[in-house]
Amino acid sequence: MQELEDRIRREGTVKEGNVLKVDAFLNHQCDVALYDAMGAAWAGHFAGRTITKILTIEASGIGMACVAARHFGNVPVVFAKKAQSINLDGDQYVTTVYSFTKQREFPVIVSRRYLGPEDHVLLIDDFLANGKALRGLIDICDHAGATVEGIGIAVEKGFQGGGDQLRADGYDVDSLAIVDSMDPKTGEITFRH
Ligand SMILES: O=P(O)(O)OC[C@H]1O[C@H](OP(=O)(O)OP(=O)(O)O)[C@H](O)[C@@H]1O
Ligand SMILES: O=c1[nH]c(=O)c2nc[nH]c2[nH]1
Repeated sequence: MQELEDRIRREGTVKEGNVLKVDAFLNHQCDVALYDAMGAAWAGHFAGRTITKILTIEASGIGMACVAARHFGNVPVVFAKKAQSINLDGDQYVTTVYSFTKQREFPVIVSRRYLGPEDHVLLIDDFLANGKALRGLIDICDHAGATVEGIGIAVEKGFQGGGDQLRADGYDVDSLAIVDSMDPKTGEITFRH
């Protein structure tokens, strides 16, 4: 998606440790017009698929998943929680995910009330790096007996391999920008096309 690549080039910064900082528009300050264009792009890619629910993971996926849902007939958006809370009651699907930016493991929790075998799920997230977050969401869908129809990602860091492993496993991964390389010294970013 040209618009997203342009924003990454203009406003993104490359940090040591394979970190691309795009928090000016994607995952801290949120450009909702860009989110809307991203939702339209995913809707184009997944046109013809039956999607009954969008599943994402807190925190950064939530905003873009909600805007994307407007392009999928306003299906409900469920976000996996990364901590137990008194607000979470009843039976839950639980798995564990290693967080790329927080560098520790988190429980990932979805109430059984909001995901079941009747669901056809689109997974949405802001970043795909090693694929840990998505593997956790897929694990939860498997436990629920739900069907994963596809995966919509804003920024995939292709050089970290998580996306290609998911594609090799048969998942339809639509990443709107795939970074093939990035250099923290020069700031140079190359995209896969
Ligand atoms: O493919 P992976 O290696 O799993 O990396 C991608 C995940 O990392 C980030 O989440 P993070 O836990 O860092 O926190 P955030 O959503 O709260 O920013 C991002 O939002 C993805 O969910
Ligand atoms: O802002 C972010 N930048 C990244 O490079 C990244 N990788 C996973 N999750 C990420 N979030």
